[in-house]
Amino acid sequence: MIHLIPDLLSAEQVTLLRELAANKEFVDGRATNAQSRVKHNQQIDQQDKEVEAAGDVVVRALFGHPLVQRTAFPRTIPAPTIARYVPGMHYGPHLDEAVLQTRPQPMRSDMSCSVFLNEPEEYEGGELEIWLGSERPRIKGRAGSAVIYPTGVIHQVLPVTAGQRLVAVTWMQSRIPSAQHRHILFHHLELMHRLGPKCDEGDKLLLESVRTNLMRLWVDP
Ligand SMILES: O=C(O)CCC(=O)C(=O)O
Ligand SMILES: [Fe+2]
Repeated sequence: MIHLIPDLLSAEQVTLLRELAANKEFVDGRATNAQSRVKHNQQIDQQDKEVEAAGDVVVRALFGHPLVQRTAFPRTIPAPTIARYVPGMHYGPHLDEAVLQTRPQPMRSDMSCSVFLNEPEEYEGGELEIWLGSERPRIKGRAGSAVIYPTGVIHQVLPVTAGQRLVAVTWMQSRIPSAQHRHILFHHLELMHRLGPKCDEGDKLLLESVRTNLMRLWVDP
């Protein structure tokens, strides 16, 4: 499932991240993917303390967002990489690593996340294209919105032909490792919300019992 989160960051938070990006030096994106033959973008050095603090804003927003909680069940979200694509840059079709070498311990990547830091009108091209069987939706979100999608799928960022594309990119390890299980829990919770007002106490207890016990079966706490 692909989820768009329209209101992840406030306008103030977007401004903070954009100002930071305007004042920091960007390096070749291959700094963290030396082997990649398809990564043609730039990113800010992640060791910088100010970048770390700004990244924390994104991480906290993701952990705190109800839609992220209901769809991704995040357990670990590392500091994002702030990436920039200027004309001519792109990130060709690829798969993200299964295991990310985060500290203090490595993490499994279950969901990928791109947070858009500028408006779609500010650049041409640069759509995030996600390959789902015969369909390849192209996503270009508003500033402050995010897209989360299963890490296991091939995806690419199409060439930027004008302007600049600025994003914060990160991953999530989920407390529910299976994408199918996450999907079922997401729909079950939606059902609970929809039926809630119409249910008597006995029905509510049964719905809760199903959710709690599916969690018990599937959770990796
Ligand atoms: O820029 C994006 O939206 C995604 C970049 C990407 O695919 C990656 O960093 O692995
Ligand atoms: Fe990627």
